[in-house]
Amino acid sequence: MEFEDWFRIDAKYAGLVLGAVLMIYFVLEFRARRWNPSNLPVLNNRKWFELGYGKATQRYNSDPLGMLKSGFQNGADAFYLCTESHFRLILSPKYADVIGADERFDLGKYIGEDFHEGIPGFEPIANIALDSKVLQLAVKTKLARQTPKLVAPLCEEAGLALERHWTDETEWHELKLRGSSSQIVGQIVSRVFLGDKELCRDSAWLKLLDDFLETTFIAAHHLRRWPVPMRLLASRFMPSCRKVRADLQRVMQFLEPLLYKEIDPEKETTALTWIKDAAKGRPYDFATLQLTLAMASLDTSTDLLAKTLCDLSDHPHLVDDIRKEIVEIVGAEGLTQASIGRLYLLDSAMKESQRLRPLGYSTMERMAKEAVVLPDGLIIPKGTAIMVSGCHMMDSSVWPNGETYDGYRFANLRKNAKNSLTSPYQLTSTSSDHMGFGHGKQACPGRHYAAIFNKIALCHILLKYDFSVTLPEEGPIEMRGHNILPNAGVKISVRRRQEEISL
Ligand code: HEM
Repeated sequence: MEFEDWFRIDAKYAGLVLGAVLMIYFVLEFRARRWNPSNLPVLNNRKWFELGYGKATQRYNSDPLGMLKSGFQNGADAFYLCTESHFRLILSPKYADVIGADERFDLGKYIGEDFHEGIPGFEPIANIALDSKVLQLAVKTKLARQTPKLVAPLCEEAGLALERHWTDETEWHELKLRGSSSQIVGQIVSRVFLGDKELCRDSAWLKLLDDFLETTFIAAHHLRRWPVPMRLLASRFMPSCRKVRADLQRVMQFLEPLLYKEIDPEKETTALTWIKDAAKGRPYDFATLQLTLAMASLDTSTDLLAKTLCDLSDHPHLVDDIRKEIVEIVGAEGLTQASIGRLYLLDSAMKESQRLRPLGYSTMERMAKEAVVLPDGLIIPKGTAIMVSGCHMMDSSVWPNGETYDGYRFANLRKNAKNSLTSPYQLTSTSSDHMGFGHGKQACPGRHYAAIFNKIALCHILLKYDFSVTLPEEGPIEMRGHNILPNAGVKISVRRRQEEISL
């Protein structure tokens, strides 16, 4: 072949190759513009030699806080980040109010996607994604109205749970803080939701409930490693997903009889009644909805209780002051919703623990149900999963000396507020500066109830026990993705003390 022929062939192939490269470029550019129309930075993308996103997920899981913080360096307010749940649009807290007020961003749809809606075994969590919002309605309207009536059963059950798990032993004895808090909370939560005194004290039920929640979170975490189209198939074989399905069946066996139990609505109230009322004739699956309630309440409340105790243990002077507050207020008025509402210092200590160690480094998870253009022009395409960063809650950018625990912080701020009952410094208030219960229209609807039952448990603990927490080498927390969990290795030593007033 002559030299010119080589050149001609090369030119022909070069043309083809160039055409193909241009086509690929335009296809990629089109796709990128579709999901990233505002041309935002993309962090922790997979590297060119990485197949899939496994390594990117590992990098995220090893330092979620560092990654979130690095995204906001150089003044960015929004960026895409590959997290353990693939790409999420991370927004700065400056967007918290606007996102919170806009129902085109839906929490249920986000949770549905993140917790594998449609895959057998995950029905209890996926219930949050139901279009009827039956669960949210039941909590917001029915449970909220019943709360004053629930104080007495909650108080009785908290006393019994502590007697059983922490005992009346006056010598110091050691327990695992997270495990033991979860048992206590599980018993209290079950008493009110199930309305069944026997079942809520049944060790087999409490263990199963705890196991089921843990297995669900672990299985969901494992399943996220698979591409979405393969998850249904993978879930059939993965041991953790099989365990979720098996545990769910056992849970159903416990719950089934409650469906047929006669109750007197004048005397008793249970989740079944609230769900029935909220459903207004629409079909619902009581047993899995009951579990959804337990899931929304149990880990979150265990988390708050354990983290509050951990911080209180380091501040004995604060413990003395809260005890005095309880003795003075509850001693005079008895334990009621109103007197609990006046325990400002206890409220403040809990809010401060939640500020420094909330459920996760990001919050306000939402799925865009349609394309939205925010007031500053940021375009959020339909189907985008977003999260608002909560890192600013824990540092001094918002709260003076914000890295340090100050249990008196919110009580002092509340004293200076015009109206202490509507002040943003209460545990249950949400704002873009403190999103421990999320923020906006879809902020946790169970937070008022959660605050009451956690305070009831803490009143019992503070009056009846001396306690001291021992931390493992790794410190008070452990991470699961971007979720901040109380470290399972934290120990608490307790001994019974003589309470000043009886509850
Ligand atoms: C200390 C305990 C609790 C904490 C820290 C907590 C925290 C949260 C957070 C951060 C959210 C997301 C809010 C947002 O993104 O704006 C949420 C949602 C939710 N929580 Fe809670 N929660 C707690 C207890 C409870 C309890 C006791 C219930 C039920 C009785 C409950 C029911 C729900 C429900 C149904 C949602 C979904 C709301 C929706 O889809 O609109 N939570 N919670």
